Amino acid sequence: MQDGTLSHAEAPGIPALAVERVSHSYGQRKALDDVSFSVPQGSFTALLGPNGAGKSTLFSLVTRLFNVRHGAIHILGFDLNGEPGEALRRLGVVFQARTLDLDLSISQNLIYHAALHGLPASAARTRIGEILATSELRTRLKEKARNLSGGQLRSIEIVRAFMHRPRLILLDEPTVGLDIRSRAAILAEVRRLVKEEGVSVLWATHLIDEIDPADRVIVLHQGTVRAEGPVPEVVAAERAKSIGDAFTRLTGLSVRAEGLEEVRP
Ligand SMILES: Nc1ncnc2c1ncn2[C@@H]1O[C@H](COP(=O)(O)OP(=O)(O)OP(=O)(O)O)[C@@H](O)[C@H]1O
Repeated sequence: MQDGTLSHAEAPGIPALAVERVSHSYGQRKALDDVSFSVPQGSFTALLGPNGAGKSTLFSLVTRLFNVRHGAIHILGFDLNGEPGEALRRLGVVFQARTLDLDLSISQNLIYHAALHGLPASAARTRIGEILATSELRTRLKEKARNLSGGQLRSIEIVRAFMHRPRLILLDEPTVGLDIRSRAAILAEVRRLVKEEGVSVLWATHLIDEIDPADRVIVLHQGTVRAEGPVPEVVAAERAKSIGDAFTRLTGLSVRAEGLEEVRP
């Protein structure tokens, strides 16, 4: 809220994201089957699942690309179907596909996006300075986006998602296609922003090494939630040695450096 007080819906006990008994099918193919989980406020929650688990479908529902027809989704207590404006105002998204306009400058990309959320250009410039305070990218704002590397483009997309001070940010496999150094840099940047801004993050990934023991994790496989909770609790519940081991026990999939794979007989 403008005056800094919390509305009832944003009281600390209300989850940043609550997904309740959501199902979604493409024709005969069921992509999500009775999926429920929550993302507590201020948490970094990893949505872990192999290709085809249903992560992108879930993101399409939370961003209202698709209508929620079965079940309900609440963002900070606001029902996505009942109060979509209030819910989406509190949401920032980094999609899997690149979405910057390469022919615009970096600052134009950010300022135009902020304008869509009602932020004037001057306020947007201040906000960019805040988010990029310690990044070398702040010296390159006038350059065309096409001059940036893949990792830098992703960083700017993350800045863009934070511009309007959302309370929940969804990132759909944001490090796909990046080298190890860029991956680590992006992850560290998002973790810093979670800490500094108290924002909640749902980070979809198929890479076990992106998960920290202090995170929460949701294991999604074949459209169903197999486990949810703080990493140590999920590991202990499976009597596993690590989150990778727990994942294998929960899904029958093996874990490799490049991602998660079906165990071949
Ligand atoms: N437009 C579509 N039409 C038909 N089936 C689809 C469509 N999009 C996704 N699916 C199917 O729905 C299931 C879930 O796919 P989804 O893309 O949500 O998974 P994902 O976990 O995001 O995987 P990936 O990382 O590969 O995108 C898969 O079986 C997929 O083949």
